[in-house]
Amino acid sequence: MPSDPSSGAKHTAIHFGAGNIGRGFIGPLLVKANFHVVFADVNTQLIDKINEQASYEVHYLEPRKPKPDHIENFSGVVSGSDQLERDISEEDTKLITTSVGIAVLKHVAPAIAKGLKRRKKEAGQSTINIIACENGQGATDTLKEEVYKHLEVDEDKKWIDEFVGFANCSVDRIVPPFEPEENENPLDVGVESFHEWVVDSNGLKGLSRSTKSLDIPGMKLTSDLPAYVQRKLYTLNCGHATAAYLGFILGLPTIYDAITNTSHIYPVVLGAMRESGAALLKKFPGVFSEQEHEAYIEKTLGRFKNSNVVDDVTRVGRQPLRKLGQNERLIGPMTSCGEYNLPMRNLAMGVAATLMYRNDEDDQAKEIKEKVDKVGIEKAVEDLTGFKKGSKEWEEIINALNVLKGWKEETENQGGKMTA
Ligand SMILES: NC(=O)c1ccc[n+]([C@@H]2O[C@H](COP(=O)([O-])OP(=O)(O)OC[C@H]3O[C@@H](n4cnc5c(N)ncnc54)[C@H](O)[C@@H]3O)[C@@H](O)[C@H]2O)c1
Ligand SMILES: O=P(O)(O)OC[C@@H](O)[C@@H](O)[C@H](O)[C@H](O)CO
Repeated sequence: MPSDPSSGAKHTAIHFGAGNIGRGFIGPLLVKANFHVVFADVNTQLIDKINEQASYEVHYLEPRKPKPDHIENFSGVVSGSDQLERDISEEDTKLITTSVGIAVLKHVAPAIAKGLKRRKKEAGQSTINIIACENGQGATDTLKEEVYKHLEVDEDKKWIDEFVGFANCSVDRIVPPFEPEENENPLDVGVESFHEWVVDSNGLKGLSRSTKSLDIPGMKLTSDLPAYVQRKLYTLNCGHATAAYLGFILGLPTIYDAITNTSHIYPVVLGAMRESGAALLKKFPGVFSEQEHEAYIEKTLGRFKNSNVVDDVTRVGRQPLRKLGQNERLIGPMTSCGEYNLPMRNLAMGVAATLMYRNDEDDQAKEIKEKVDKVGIEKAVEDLTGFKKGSKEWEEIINALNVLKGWKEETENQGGKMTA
Protein backbone atom coordinates (compact mmCIF):
# COMPACT_ATOMS: atom_id res chain seq x y z
CA MET A 1 0.00 0.00 0.00
CA PRO A 2 1.61 3.30 -1.05
CA SER A 3 1.56 6.05 1.55
CA ASP A 4 -1.75 7.87 1.73
CA PRO A 5 -1.12 11.60 1.05
CA SER A 6 -3.93 12.58 3.47
CA SER A 7 -2.03 10.83 6.31
CA GLY A 8 0.97 13.12 5.91
CA ALA A 9 3.34 10.15 5.51
CA LYS A 10 6.33 10.86 3.28
CA HIS A 11 7.03 7.31 2.20
CA THR A 12 6.21 3.69 2.85
CA ALA A 13 8.27 1.18 4.82
CA ILE A 14 7.52 -2.53 4.77
CA HIS A 15 8.30 -4.37 7.98
CA PHE A 16 8.35 -8.18 7.95
CA GLY A 17 7.26 -9.60 11.34
CA ALA A 18 4.52 -7.81 13.27
CA GLY A 19 5.60 -9.34 16.58
CA ASN A 20 7.19 -7.81 19.67
CA ILE A 21 10.05 -5.91 18.02
CA GLY A 22 8.04 -5.09 14.91
CA ARG A 23 5.11 -3.49 16.75
CA GLY A 24 7.11 -2.45 19.81
CA PHE A 25 10.20 -0.85 18.29
CA ILE A 26 10.94 -0.64 14.57
CA GLY A 27 7.36 -0.06 13.40
CA PRO A 28 6.70 2.80 15.86
CA LEU A 29 10.10 4.36 15.16
CA LEU A 30 9.38 4.40 11.42
CA VAL A 31 5.86 5.77 11.95
CA LYS A 32 7.35 8.58 14.02
CA ALA A 33 9.81 9.22 11.18
CA ASN A 34 6.75 9.85 9.01
CA PHE A 35 6.57 6.53 7.15
CA HIS A 36 3.39 4.63 6.48
CA VAL A 37 4.36 1.20 7.84
CA VAL A 38 3.07 -1.93 6.14
CA PHE A 39 3.47 -4.92 8.45
CA ALA A 40 3.95 -8.18 6.53
CA ASP A 41 3.36 -11.33 8.53
CA VAL A 42 2.41 -14.99 7.99
CA ASN A 43 -0.03 -14.80 10.90
CA THR A 44 -3.20 -13.94 8.99
CA GLN A 45 -5.26 -13.33 12.16
CA LEU A 46 -2.71 -10.76 13.25
CA ILE A 47 -2.80 -9.11 9.82
CA ASP A 48 -6.61 -8.95 10.03
CA LYS A 49 -6.35 -7.25 13.42
CA ILE A 50 -3.78 -4.81 12.05
CA ASN A 51 -6.16 -3.89 9.24
CA GLU A 52 -9.14 -3.60 11.59
CA GLN A 53 -7.44 -1.25 14.04
CA ALA A 54 -6.64 2.34 13.15
CA SER A 55 -4.15 2.67 16.00
CA TYR A 56 -2.53 0.94 18.96
CA GLU A 57 -0.57 1.93 22.06
CA VAL A 58 3.01 1.23 23.01
CA HIS A 59 2.98 1.00 26.81
CA TYR A 60 6.11 1.75 28.81
CA LEU A 61 7.06 -0.93 31.33
CA GLU A 62 8.74 1.55 33.63
CA PRO A 63 8.22 2.43 37.30
CA ARG A 64 6.88 5.90 36.50
CA LYS A 65 4.67 4.66 33.65
CA PRO A 66 5.20 7.35 31.02
CA LYS A 67 2.23 8.05 28.76
CA PRO A 68 1.91 5.34 26.08
CA ASP A 69 2.89 6.18 22.50
CA HIS A 70 -0.10 6.29 20.19
CA ILE A 71 0.73 4.60 16.89
CA GLU A 72 -1.27 5.07 13.72
CA ASN A 73 -0.56 5.14 10.01
CA PHE A 74 0.07 1.43 9.47
CA SER A 75 -1.57 -1.42 7.63
CA GLY A 76 -1.02 -5.14 7.23
CA VAL A 77 -0.35 -7.48 4.36
CA VAL A 78 0.04 -11.24 4.28
CA SER A 79 3.67 -12.20 3.75
CA GLY A 80 4.17 -13.72 0.31
CA SER A 81 0.94 -12.26 -1.18
CA ASP A 82 0.61 -10.46 -4.53
CA GLN A 83 -0.23 -7.31 -2.60
CA LEU A 84 3.15 -7.48 -0.87
CA GLU A 85 4.93 -7.85 -4.22
CA ARG A 86 3.06 -4.75 -5.43
CA ASP A 87 3.94 -2.82 -2.28
CA ILE A 88 7.65 -3.56 -2.70
CA SER A 89 7.51 -2.44 -6.33
CA GLU A 90 5.97 0.96 -5.52
CA GLU A 91 8.38 3.85 -6.00
CA ASP A 92 7.11 5.33 -2.74
CA THR A 93 8.42 2.36 -0.75
CA LYS A 94 11.87 3.34 0.47
CA LEU A 95 12.65 0.86 3.20
CA ILE A 96 12.22 -2.84 3.98
CA THR A 97 12.97 -4.02 7.52
CA THR A 98 12.51 -7.38 9.21
CA SER A 99 12.20 -8.81 12.70
CA VAL A 100 11.14 -12.38 12.09
CA GLY A 101 14.03 -14.31 13.67
CA ILE A 102 17.29 -14.97 11.87
CA ALA A 103 16.30 -18.50 10.79
CA VAL A 104 13.19 -17.14 9.05
CA LEU A 105 15.08 -14.75 6.75
CA LYS A 106 15.34 -17.42 4.06
CA HIS A 107 11.54 -17.64 4.05
CA VAL A 108 11.00 -13.91 3.47
CA ALA A 109 13.70 -13.71 0.77
CA PRO A 110 11.58 -15.06 -2.14
CA ALA A 111 8.90 -12.38 -1.61
CA ILE A 112 11.55 -9.65 -1.44
CA ALA A 113 13.25 -10.93 -4.61
CA LYS A 114 9.93 -11.05 -6.46
CA GLY A 115 8.99 -7.54 -5.35
CA LEU A 116 12.41 -6.15 -6.33
CA LYS A 117 12.24 -7.68 -9.80
CA ARG A 118 8.89 -5.98 -10.33
CA ARG A 119 10.25 -2.75 -8.87
CA LYS A 120 13.04 -2.74 -11.44
CA LYS A 121 10.40 -2.75 -14.18
CA GLU A 122 8.00 -0.31 -12.54
CA ALA A 123 10.03 2.06 -10.37
CA GLY A 124 13.22 2.07 -12.43
CA GLN A 125 15.88 4.14 -10.78
CA SER A 126 14.44 4.63 -7.33
CA THR A 127 16.58 3.39 -4.45
CA ILE A 128 15.37 1.27 -1.54
CA ASN A 129 17.18 0.03 1.58
CA ILE A 130 16.83 -3.31 3.33
CA ILE A 131 17.75 -3.82 7.00
CA ALA A 132 17.27 -7.09 8.88
CA CYS A 133 16.68 -6.16 12.53
CA GLU A 134 17.50 -9.51 14.11
CA ASN A 135 19.81 -10.60 16.90
CA GLY A 136 22.94 -12.05 15.36
CA GLN A 137 25.89 -10.94 13.30
CA GLY A 138 25.48 -10.03 9.64
CA ALA A 139 21.72 -10.74 9.51
CA THR A 140 21.23 -8.46 6.51
CA ASP A 141 24.14 -10.15 4.71
CA THR A 142 22.33 -13.46 5.26
CA LEU A 143 19.11 -11.98 3.90
CA LYS A 144 20.95 -10.54 0.90
CA GLU A 145 22.48 -13.94 0.07
CA GLU A 146 19.03 -15.52 0.29
CA VAL A 147 17.48 -12.84 -1.93
CA TYR A 148 20.21 -13.32 -4.56
CA LYS A 149 19.43 -17.05 -4.67
CA HIS A 150 16.07 -16.07 -6.18
CA LEU A 151 17.51 -13.88 -8.95
CA GLU A 152 17.96 -15.82 -12.14
CA VAL A 153 18.96 -12.99 -14.47
CA ASP A 154 22.24 -11.03 -14.29
CA GLU A 155 20.40 -7.83 -15.23
CA ASP A 156 18.30 -8.11 -12.07
CA LYS A 157 21.42 -8.65 -9.95
CA LYS A 158 23.09 -5.61 -11.51
CA TRP A 159 20.01 -3.46 -10.91
CA ILE A 160 19.85 -4.57 -7.28
CA ASP A 161 23.58 -3.91 -6.81
CA GLU A 162 22.96 -0.37 -8.00
CA PHE A 163 19.63 0.58 -6.45
CA VAL A 164 19.17 -1.57 -3.34
CA GLY A 165 21.08 -0.90 -0.13
CA PHE A 166 21.59 -3.80 2.28
CA ALA A 167 22.74 -2.68 5.74
CA ASN A 168 23.50 -4.78 8.80
CA CYS A 169 22.42 -3.42 12.15
CA SER A 170 22.27 -3.90 15.89
CA VAL A 171 18.82 -3.65 17.42
CA ASP A 172 18.22 -3.32 21.13
CA ARG A 173 15.03 -2.96 23.15
CA ILE A 174 13.62 -5.55 25.53
CA VAL A 175 10.10 -6.31 24.35
CA PRO A 176 8.52 -9.26 26.16
CA PRO A 177 5.18 -10.69 25.04
CA PHE A 178 2.37 -8.40 26.23
CA GLU A 179 -1.09 -9.50 27.37
CA PRO A 180 -3.50 -6.60 26.77
CA GLU A 181 -6.37 -6.21 29.26
CA GLU A 182 -9.80 -7.31 28.02
CA ASN A 183 -10.80 -3.78 27.01
CA GLU A 184 -7.40 -2.99 25.46
CA ASN A 185 -6.39 -3.17 21.82
CA PRO A 186 -4.97 -6.62 20.85
CA LEU A 187 -2.14 -4.87 19.00
CA ASP A 188 -0.90 -3.05 22.10
CA VAL A 189 2.65 -3.84 23.18
CA GLY A 190 4.70 -3.22 26.31
CA VAL A 191 8.30 -2.07 26.05
CA GLU A 192 11.13 -0.76 28.18
CA SER A 193 11.95 2.86 27.42
CA PHE A 194 15.56 2.10 26.39
CA HIS A 195 16.13 1.59 22.68
CA GLU A 196 19.12 1.54 20.37
CA TRP A 197 19.18 0.92 16.61
CA VAL A 198 22.64 1.18 15.09
CA VAL A 199 22.93 0.73 11.33
CA ASP A 200 25.94 0.25 9.08
CA SER A 201 26.22 3.47 7.09
CA ASN A 202 28.36 1.71 4.46
CA GLY A 203 25.48 -0.52 3.41
CA LEU A 204 22.87 2.18 2.82
CA LYS A 205 22.00 3.86 -0.46
CA GLY A 206 20.49 7.28 -1.11
CA LEU A 207 21.60 9.04 2.08
CA SER A 208 20.52 12.67 2.32
CA ARG A 209 23.30 14.92 0.95
CA SER A 210 23.04 17.38 3.82
CA THR A 211 22.64 15.05 6.81
CA LYS A 212 24.43 12.00 5.34
CA SER A 213 21.66 9.90 6.87
CA LEU A 214 18.21 8.53 6.04
CA ASP A 215 16.72 11.21 8.34
CA ILE A 216 15.10 8.65 10.62
CA PRO A 217 15.28 9.87 14.23
CA GLY A 218 16.34 6.96 16.45
CA MET A 219 18.43 5.31 13.73
CA LYS A 220 22.10 5.83 14.55
CA LEU A 221 24.59 5.33 11.74
CA THR A 222 28.12 4.04 12.19
CA SER A 223 30.96 2.73 10.09
CA ASP A 224 32.09 0.56 13.07
CA LEU A 225 29.06 -1.70 13.08
CA PRO A 226 30.81 -5.03 13.95
CA ALA A 227 31.98 -3.45 17.23
CA TYR A 228 28.43 -2.32 18.08
CA VAL A 229 26.88 -5.65 17.15
CA GLN A 230 29.39 -7.56 19.27
CA ARG A 231 29.03 -5.13 22.15
CA LYS A 232 25.29 -5.76 22.21
CA LEU A 233 25.25 -9.49 21.40
CA TYR A 234 28.25 -10.43 23.55
CA THR A 235 27.26 -8.23 26.53
CA LEU A 236 23.49 -7.76 26.76
CA ASN A 237 22.44 -10.98 25.04
CA CYS A 238 25.27 -12.92 26.68
CA GLY A 239 24.22 -11.72 30.13
CA HIS A 240 20.54 -12.18 29.31
CA ALA A 241 21.01 -15.79 28.17
CA THR A 242 23.27 -16.56 31.13
CA ALA A 243 20.66 -15.18 33.54
CA ALA A 244 17.90 -17.15 31.79
CA TYR A 245 19.64 -20.54 31.86
CA LEU A 246 20.96 -20.09 35.41
CA GLY A 247 17.47 -18.91 36.43
CA PHE A 248 16.05 -22.12 35.01
CA ILE A 249 18.44 -24.22 37.11
CA LEU A 250 17.45 -22.34 40.26
CA GLY A 251 13.71 -22.65 39.48
CA LEU A 252 13.29 -18.89 38.88
CA PRO A 253 10.70 -18.06 36.19
CA THR A 254 11.69 -14.56 35.04
CA ILE A 255 14.82 -12.57 34.24
CA TYR A 256 13.97 -10.23 37.13
CA ASP A 257 13.81 -13.19 39.54
CA ALA A 258 17.10 -14.53 38.17
CA ILE A 259 19.10 -11.30 38.20
CA THR A 260 17.96 -10.37 41.71
CA ASN A 261 19.34 -13.66 43.00
CA THR A 262 22.47 -12.16 44.51
CA SER A 263 23.82 -15.31 46.12
CA HIS A 264 24.39 -17.22 42.87
CA ILE A 265 23.28 -15.65 39.58
CA TYR A 266 24.04 -11.93 39.72
CA PRO A 267 27.81 -12.28 40.29
CA VAL A 268 28.10 -14.79 37.43
CA VAL A 269 26.16 -12.61 34.98
CA LEU A 270 28.21 -9.56 35.93
CA GLY A 271 31.40 -11.63 35.67
CA ALA A 272 30.45 -13.02 32.25
CA MET A 273 29.73 -9.52 30.91
CA ARG A 274 33.03 -8.24 32.23
CA GLU A 275 35.00 -11.18 30.82
CA SER A 276 33.31 -10.70 27.46
CA GLY A 277 33.96 -6.95 27.66
CA ALA A 278 37.68 -7.42 28.30
CA ALA A 279 37.96 -9.30 25.00
CA LEU A 280 35.72 -6.79 23.19
CA LEU A 281 37.98 -3.88 24.17
CA LYS A 282 41.02 -5.77 22.87
CA LYS A 283 39.28 -6.72 19.65
CA PHE A 284 38.01 -3.22 18.85
CA PRO A 285 40.61 -0.89 20.34
CA GLY A 286 39.60 2.75 20.48
CA VAL A 287 35.89 2.23 19.76
CA PHE A 288 34.74 2.01 23.41
CA SER A 289 36.73 3.05 26.46
CA GLU A 290 36.96 0.85 29.56
CA GLN A 291 34.80 3.29 31.57
CA GLU A 292 32.27 3.51 28.78
CA HIS A 293 31.99 -0.25 28.64
CA GLU A 294 31.62 -0.60 32.41
CA ALA A 295 28.81 1.98 32.23
CA TYR A 296 27.21 -0.05 29.42
CA ILE A 297 27.31 -3.17 31.62
CA GLU A 298 25.79 -1.32 34.57
CA LYS A 299 23.06 0.16 32.42
CA THR A 300 22.27 -3.28 30.98
CA LEU A 301 22.07 -4.88 34.43
CA GLY A 302 19.73 -2.07 35.47
CA ARG A 303 17.50 -2.98 32.53
CA PHE A 304 17.44 -6.65 33.61
CA LYS A 305 16.44 -5.50 37.12
CA ASN A 306 13.39 -3.59 35.88
CA SER A 307 10.57 -5.30 37.82
CA ASN A 308 7.97 -3.88 35.41
CA VAL A 309 9.42 -6.00 32.59
CA VAL A 310 8.07 -9.49 33.16
CA ASP A 311 10.23 -11.55 30.83
CA ASP A 312 10.16 -15.33 31.13
CA VAL A 313 13.46 -17.19 31.13
CA THR A 314 11.89 -19.44 28.47
CA ARG A 315 11.58 -16.49 26.04
CA VAL A 316 15.09 -15.25 26.66
CA GLY A 317 16.40 -18.83 26.54
CA ARG A 318 14.44 -19.75 23.38
CA GLN A 319 16.30 -21.76 20.73
CA PRO A 320 19.37 -22.63 22.83
CA LEU A 321 21.19 -24.30 19.92
CA ARG A 322 21.06 -21.02 17.96
CA LYS A 323 22.45 -19.28 21.02
CA LEU A 324 25.33 -21.80 21.09
CA GLY A 325 26.34 -20.80 17.53
CA GLN A 326 30.02 -20.00 16.92
CA ASN A 327 29.41 -16.26 16.37
CA GLU A 328 26.69 -16.05 18.97
CA ARG A 329 26.42 -14.60 22.50
CA LEU A 330 27.80 -17.58 24.47
CA ILE A 331 30.52 -19.24 22.40
CA GLY A 332 31.60 -16.03 20.60
CA PRO A 333 32.88 -14.23 23.73
CA MET A 334 34.51 -17.41 25.09
CA THR A 335 36.38 -17.83 21.81
CA SER A 336 37.51 -14.19 21.96
CA CYS A 337 38.70 -14.63 25.55
CA GLY A 338 40.63 -17.73 24.46
CA GLU A 339 42.28 -15.76 21.66
CA TYR A 340 43.46 -13.06 24.08
CA ASN A 341 44.25 -15.51 26.88
CA LEU A 342 41.73 -13.87 29.20
CA PRO A 343 39.67 -15.38 32.04
CA MET A 344 36.41 -17.04 30.97
CA ARG A 345 35.13 -18.83 34.07
CA ASN A 346 31.79 -16.99 34.25
CA LEU A 347 31.22 -17.26 30.52
CA ALA A 348 31.71 -21.02 30.88
CA MET A 349 28.96 -21.06 33.52
CA GLY A 350 26.58 -19.60 30.93
CA VAL A 351 27.50 -22.25 28.36
CA ALA A 352 27.23 -25.04 30.93
CA ALA A 353 23.82 -23.78 32.05
CA THR A 354 22.65 -23.78 28.41
CA LEU A 355 23.62 -27.45 28.15
CA MET A 356 21.55 -28.14 31.29
CA TYR A 357 18.49 -26.28 29.96
CA ARG A 358 15.49 -28.59 29.67
CA ASN A 359 12.21 -27.51 28.10
CA ASP A 360 9.96 -29.93 26.25
CA GLU A 361 8.23 -27.04 24.50
CA ASP A 362 11.45 -25.91 22.87
CA ASP A 363 12.65 -28.24 20.08
CA GLN A 364 16.25 -27.09 20.40
CA ALA A 365 16.25 -27.73 24.16
CA LYS A 366 14.94 -31.22 23.40
CA GLU A 367 17.77 -31.74 20.91
CA ILE A 368 20.32 -30.77 23.55
CA LYS A 369 18.88 -33.30 26.00
CA GLU A 370 18.85 -36.02 23.34
CA LYS A 371 22.45 -35.28 22.43
CA VAL A 372 23.64 -35.39 26.05
CA ASP A 373 21.71 -38.62 26.67
CA LYS A 374 23.13 -40.19 23.51
CA VAL A 375 26.83 -39.30 23.60
CA GLY A 376 27.42 -38.28 27.21
CA ILE A 377 28.19 -34.81 28.51
CA GLU A 378 31.92 -34.71 27.65
CA LYS A 379 31.36 -35.46 23.98
CA ALA A 380 28.22 -33.29 23.92
CA VAL A 381 30.32 -30.31 25.09
CA GLU A 382 32.68 -30.90 22.15
CA ASP A 383 29.91 -31.38 19.62
CA LEU A 384 27.64 -28.55 20.74
CA THR A 385 30.25 -25.90 21.49
CA GLY A 386 32.99 -26.74 19.02
CA PHE A 387 35.62 -26.68 21.82
CA LYS A 388 37.80 -29.79 21.65
CA LYS A 389 38.28 -32.06 24.66
CA GLY A 390 41.30 -30.89 26.63
CA SER A 391 41.14 -27.28 25.43
CA LYS A 392 40.99 -24.57 28.07
CA GLU A 393 37.43 -23.70 27.03
CA TRP A 394 36.28 -27.33 27.24
CA GLU A 395 37.86 -27.75 30.70
CA GLU A 396 36.17 -24.58 31.97
CA ILE A 397 32.78 -25.78 30.76
CA ILE A 398 33.23 -29.19 32.42
CA ASN A 399 34.20 -27.48 35.70
CA ALA A 400 31.18 -25.20 35.42
CA LEU A 401 28.89 -28.18 34.85
CA ASN A 402 30.13 -29.64 38.15
CA VAL A 403 29.45 -26.37 39.97
CA LEU A 404 25.97 -26.20 38.47
CA LYS A 405 25.17 -29.76 39.51
CA GLY A 406 25.71 -28.52 43.06
CA TRP A 407 23.40 -25.54 42.44
CA LYS A 408 20.74 -27.89 41.12
CA GLU A 409 20.94 -30.13 44.19
CA GLU A 410 20.79 -27.12 46.49
CA THR A 411 17.68 -25.92 44.65
CA GLU A 412 16.02 -29.32 44.91
CA ASN A 413 16.76 -29.36 48.65
CA GLN A 414 15.00 -26.00 48.91
CA GLY A 415 11.83 -27.29 47.25
CA GLY A 416 12.71 -26.44 43.63
CA LYS A 417 13.19 -22.67 43.86
CA MET A 418 16.16 -20.72 45.16
CA THR A 419 15.46 -17.07 45.82
CA ALA A 420 17.75 -14.24 47.03
N1 LIG B 1 11.76 -9.10 21.65
C1 LIG B 1 12.93 -8.57 21.90
O1 LIG B 1 13.22 -8.16 23.04
C2 LIG B 1 13.95 -8.42 20.81
C3 LIG B 1 14.90 -7.39 20.93
C4 LIG B 1 15.87 -7.22 19.94
C5 LIG B 1 15.88 -8.07 18.85
N2 LIG B 1 14.94 -9.05 18.77
C6 LIG B 1 14.99 -9.89 17.57
O2 LIG B 1 13.88 -9.56 16.74
C7 LIG B 1 13.45 -10.72 16.03
C8 LIG B 1 11.97 -10.95 16.31
O3 LIG B 1 11.80 -11.15 17.71
P1 LIG B 1 10.40 -10.90 18.40
O4 LIG B 1 10.64 -11.01 19.85
O5 LIG B 1 9.77 -9.70 17.85
O6 LIG B 1 9.62 -12.21 17.90
P2 LIG B 1 8.07 -12.43 17.73
O7 LIG B 1 7.86 -13.90 17.73
O8 LIG B 1 7.30 -11.59 18.69
O9 LIG B 1 7.77 -11.85 16.26
C9 LIG B 1 8.15 -12.49 15.07
C10 LIG B 1 7.04 -12.29 14.05
O10 LIG B 1 7.51 -12.79 12.80
C11 LIG B 1 6.41 -13.40 12.14
N3 LIG B 1 6.88 -14.29 11.08
C12 LIG B 1 7.33 -15.55 11.17
N4 LIG B 1 7.62 -16.02 9.93
C13 LIG B 1 7.37 -15.01 9.06
C14 LIG B 1 7.48 -14.87 7.65
N5 LIG B 1 7.92 -15.87 6.88
N6 LIG B 1 7.11 -13.68 7.09
C15 LIG B 1 6.68 -12.65 7.87
N7 LIG B 1 6.54 -12.75 9.20
C16 LIG B 1 6.89 -13.91 9.80
C17 LIG B 1 5.68 -14.10 13.28
O11 LIG B 1 4.34 -14.46 12.92
C18 LIG B 1 5.74 -13.05 14.37
O12 LIG B 1 4.63 -12.18 14.33
C19 LIG B 1 14.37 -11.85 16.48
O13 LIG B 1 15.45 -11.97 15.60
C20 LIG B 1 14.86 -11.37 17.84
O14 LIG B 1 16.11 -11.92 18.18
C21 LIG B 1 13.97 -9.24 19.71
O1 LIG C 1 15.70 -12.74 20.67
P1 LIG C 1 16.74 -13.78 21.04
O2 LIG C 1 16.15 -15.15 21.19
O3 LIG C 1 17.93 -13.74 20.14
O4 LIG C 1 17.29 -13.36 22.48
C1 LIG C 1 16.42 -13.26 23.57
C2 LIG C 1 16.63 -11.93 24.28
O5 LIG C 1 17.92 -11.90 24.83
C3 LIG C 1 16.46 -10.77 23.31
O6 LIG C 1 15.26 -10.83 22.60
C4 LIG C 1 16.57 -9.43 24.05
O7 LIG C 1 15.39 -9.15 24.73
C5 LIG C 1 16.87 -8.32 23.05
O8 LIG C 1 17.97 -8.65 22.27
C6 LIG C 1 17.05 -6.98 23.71
O9 LIG C 1 17.44 -6.06 22.75
